[in-house]
Formats: sequence, C-alpha cells, structure tokens
Amino acid sequence: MLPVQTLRRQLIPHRSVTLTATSLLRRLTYPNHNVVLRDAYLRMTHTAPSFVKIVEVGPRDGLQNEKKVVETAVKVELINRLAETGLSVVEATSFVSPKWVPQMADNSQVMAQIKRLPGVTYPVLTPNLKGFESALAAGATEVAIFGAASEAFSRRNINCSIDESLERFRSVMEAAQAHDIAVRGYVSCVLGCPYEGDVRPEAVARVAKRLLDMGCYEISLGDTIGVGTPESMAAMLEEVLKYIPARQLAVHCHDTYGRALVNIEAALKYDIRVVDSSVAGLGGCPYAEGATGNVATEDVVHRLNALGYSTGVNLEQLIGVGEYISQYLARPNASHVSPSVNSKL
Ligand SMILES: CC(C)(COP(=O)([O-])OP(=O)([O-])OC[C@H]1O[C@@H](n2cnc3c(N)ncnc32)[C@H](O)[C@@H]1OP(=O)([O-])[O-])[C@@H](O)C(=O)NCCC(=O)NCCSC(=O)C[C@@](C)(O)CC(=O)[O-]
Repeated sequence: MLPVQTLRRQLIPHRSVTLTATSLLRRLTYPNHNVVLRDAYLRMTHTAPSFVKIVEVGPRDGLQNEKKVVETAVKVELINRLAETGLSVVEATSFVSPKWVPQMADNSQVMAQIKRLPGVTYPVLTPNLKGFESALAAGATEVAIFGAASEAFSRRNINCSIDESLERFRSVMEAAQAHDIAVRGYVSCVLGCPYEGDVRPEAVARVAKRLLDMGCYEISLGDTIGVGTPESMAAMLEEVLKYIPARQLAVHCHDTYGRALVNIEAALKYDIRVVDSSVAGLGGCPYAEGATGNVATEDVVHRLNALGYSTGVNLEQLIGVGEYISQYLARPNASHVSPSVNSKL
C-alpha cells in the first residue's frame, strides 16, 4: 500500500488528484476492501478542497435525447475532444435497451473506437446484468447504475419499482466486483419528479444509502427536471449527509429553470466537490418530458474559476468542443458563457 505521504504528494497538483483517484477507484468499489487505503484516499481528496471534479455526461445524458441520429464517428470525436480538455471523467454511452433509447444503440462501437487517454475514465450506464455484460465485453472499466427516489419515475425510466431496481443492481454490483470494475450510483428526481411532484429528502437518502451500502464509490444526486432551488438542495443534502459523507456525493443539475448554477453553489457550501455537467448544455432525459439538458460544462467551469476553484479543464478548448457539437446538431449552444467569453479568453 502507498504511504500516506506519497498519496498526498500525488494529489498536488489537481491533475494528480484525478490520476490517483482513478487508480484507486477499483478498491473503493468494495466497501470493506482495503479500508485503510480507501480512508486515506478520502482524507486526501478532502484536503484539496478547492478542486472540483467535473463528470462530463454530454455524450451519454446529452445525446440520449437527441432526435437526430448522431453518427458514431461524431460521438467518438466528441468524447475524444472532451477528454483532451483536461476532464478526468467522460461518461461515454449507456448499455440500455435500444428499443427504449435508440440513440445509444451503437454503445459497443463507441467504446471500441474512442481513444482512451491515461488518467481519464469513460463510465457507461448499465441498468441490469445484461447491460453490464455487454459493457464489460465492450471494454468498460467503470459503470453506473441508476435508480430514482420516485416510484413513478423508476417505472417509466427502467420499468420496475425502486426496490426491484435495487435488486437488479445487486447482481450488477456482484458482477462488477468479480471483474474489478468501479461502480457509480445515480439517484434521479432528488428535488422533484415529473410524475409525482415533490420528493421527500428521506426518500432520496434511503435510495442513496442503499446504493452506497451496495458498494458504489460515489452517489450522484440528480435534479432530473431542474426544479430545485438552493433551499430545496440544502434541505435534501442535509438529510443525505446524515448517511453519506460529502466526499462521496456528486450533484447532477438540469438547467430547466436556469437555476442549476445557484443550486451547484448551494451544494459547494456543503463540501460537495463533484459536479456532473454536459458540454453545450446538451440533453435531457427521454423519460422526463420537457426537462432540458444538464447545466453546461462551460458555465460550470467558468463559474468555478471565478469562485477560486480549480477543475483542471481548459475552458477555451472546452468552448471549442461545445461549438463543434452544437454546429453538428444544428442547435443553439445552451452554454451562457460560450459566445460571450470566447473572444476574451
Ligand atoms: C432497464 C430496461 C432494459 C428494462 O426494460 P424491460 O423491457 O423491462 O426489460 P426486460 O428485461 O423485460 O427485457 C426486454 C427486452 O429488452 C432487452 N434488454 C434488457 N436489458 C437490456 C440491456 N441492458 N441492453 C439491451 N437490451 C436489453 C431484453 O433482451 C429483451 O429483448 P427482447 O427479448 O424483447 O428482444 C429498459 O427500461 C431500459 O433500457 N431503460 C433505459 C432507460 C434510460 O436509458 N433512461 C435514460 C438514462 S437515466 C437518466 O438519464 C437520468 C440520469 C442518470 O442522467 C440522472 C438524472 O438526470 O436524474
């Protein structure tokens, strides 16, 4: 095992945080495996409080909802360009039913064709064992399971109740552990559901804790339809933080009402240091009608820079990637900073 001093040295500068984190993720998948090393890692990341890890979800969360069929070559180009901006996590695709989400049907081809940069992880979504097995065969080294805090959303999104989904995830988790694959957990509808309305913080905490106890190394809390406010974000986090430390939580904010950035800032006050976002604000969930895309990665990086956080991401390059995909999709770039700061960088 690496001595703590070596780990600490490797965590500075921030780029090393992500490299070290990546190399340790496999061990973190196991709740009781090498507890000393896991705790050392968690202490280390916590001692770099000004670093925020961005989880880029555009190629998956963003493109899953596009009406236009996006060519595999464009997805591959998008992922490769994103990884070159300094992002350490680029969610690449999902291994879900092609009948449910046709846009992700080329998942194996995408995984086969991307360039895999050292220090960058390319997680994929796997709702069940079938998805996990396909992801494994395609060379995935990290997967994500995705549950919901709302029964109705769970049924619409993955065709089963919350408890049934947790049972399905258990078999994914066991297979992942057997293959040394890191697993991230998502909880959708943490601040509201398109079918049920308000969602109680206790319901969010229950699912999040179940995913953590199963062995997920990090839980991403999704405001799927962007209805959250800084106040509801705070109330939800106060409940979840009773069970899960901030360093194992991420926020995933859609920007439907333009509040994603203020909600992220509210989460930063609770020491959350992992933020999901989507280049050019791509996306939405196919099972959450009317919800717009995630907060744009460009806007998150720009705001975090202004607040004195580091992300390791080259904003100028990232803006170029946002322009590339927006032009390809022939849709307006939803990032607020792209057109205005582009010329000033
Ligand atoms: C979960 C299922 C598969 C259940 O779907 P189901 O119909 O209940 O599944 P099933 O087990 O009854 O199988 C039916 C058919 O699907 C096939 N099948 C079964 N599993 C797979 C698989 N993994 N890959 C490929 N095929 C699969 C299976 O082989 C069978 O094929 P058939 O015999 O009819 O030819 C389906 O509901 C599904 O694919 N849902 C995906 C929904 C989705 O991708 N939603 C978007 C992602 S979540 C999200 O965006 C939110 C998030 C994460 O970003 C956070 C936030 O914002 O809140």
